[in-house]
Amino acid sequence: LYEQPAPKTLHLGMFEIGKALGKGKFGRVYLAKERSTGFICALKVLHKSELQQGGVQKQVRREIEIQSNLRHPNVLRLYGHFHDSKRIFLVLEFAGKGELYKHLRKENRFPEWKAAQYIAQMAAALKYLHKKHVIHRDIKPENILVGIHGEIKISDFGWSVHAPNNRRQTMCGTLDYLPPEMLRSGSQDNFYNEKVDLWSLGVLTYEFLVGEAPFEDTPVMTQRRIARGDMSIPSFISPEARDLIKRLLVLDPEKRISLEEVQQHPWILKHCVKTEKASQRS
Ligand SMILES: CC(=O)N[C@H]1CCN(c2c(Cl)cnc3[nH]c(-c4cn(C)nc4C)nc23)C1
Repeated sequence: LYEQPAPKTLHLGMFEIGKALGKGKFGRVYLAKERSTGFICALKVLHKSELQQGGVQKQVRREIEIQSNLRHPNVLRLYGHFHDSKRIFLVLEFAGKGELYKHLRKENRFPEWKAAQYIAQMAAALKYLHKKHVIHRDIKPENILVGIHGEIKISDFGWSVHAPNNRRQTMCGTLDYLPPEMLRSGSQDNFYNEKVDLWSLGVLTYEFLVGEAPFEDTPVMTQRRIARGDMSIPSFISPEARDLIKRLLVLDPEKRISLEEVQQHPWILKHCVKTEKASQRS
């Protein structure tokens, strides 16, 4: 009996633009309110001219196509997009507690219970992405946001692709999170798969607990240390956390622990499963 609400065509006039939240490589992000509903969101503004210069139009199209179809509590929602003559606008979920890397830099490093909860949420999000054959390929603190309830949300799908993939791209930004198989240049058959995100999850776990990335060095040395898996884990890291890091930072992609095994790992279970009493109470 009730008319389905017509899918509204989005346009800039629908939004009241608030403060600038920050800037990505190719655009700025503003707090915004949709006038008719009062809905708060983050409006990412990309300038077509800059995208052309950067040769990243394809990447943005892919980011929109991939992120629009994702629905998971630990993946930042892309509600819609629209454009005018000069700009492309992405209507994104607003993450109330901002960028995770700022919290990490401020706290220097996270206590093991907090790092374990974050890694458990990352594993759940990656499991969801991989089930849809999406590889993120750019997991790092800078691409993770924190929601109002402290939950984390993977954002910035600009580098994500559908698996398997041997797309060649010019990397920019940090090398710290690159897995060894993406460093090996040359033959076209260097296909890589979802396992690249598991390597990055290992680097992320290390950085959450230690406060710096495991292979951090000069660009040349970083690549060499990644290719050799040359890293050391400080003694203040618990044996369980050490075990998980070593099972993720494995040179051979096929020998890396699976996401299911990450979720069942003693270090995760120790910090993430409510005790029997607590669950009876809640
Ligand atoms: C690459 C990129 O877009 N990075 C950031 C900029 C802000 N942006 C946000 C996006 Cl895309 C979504 N939600 C956000 N919330 C915040 C934020 C909240 N506080 C309290 N402080 C900030 C900052 N920022 C965002 C993503």
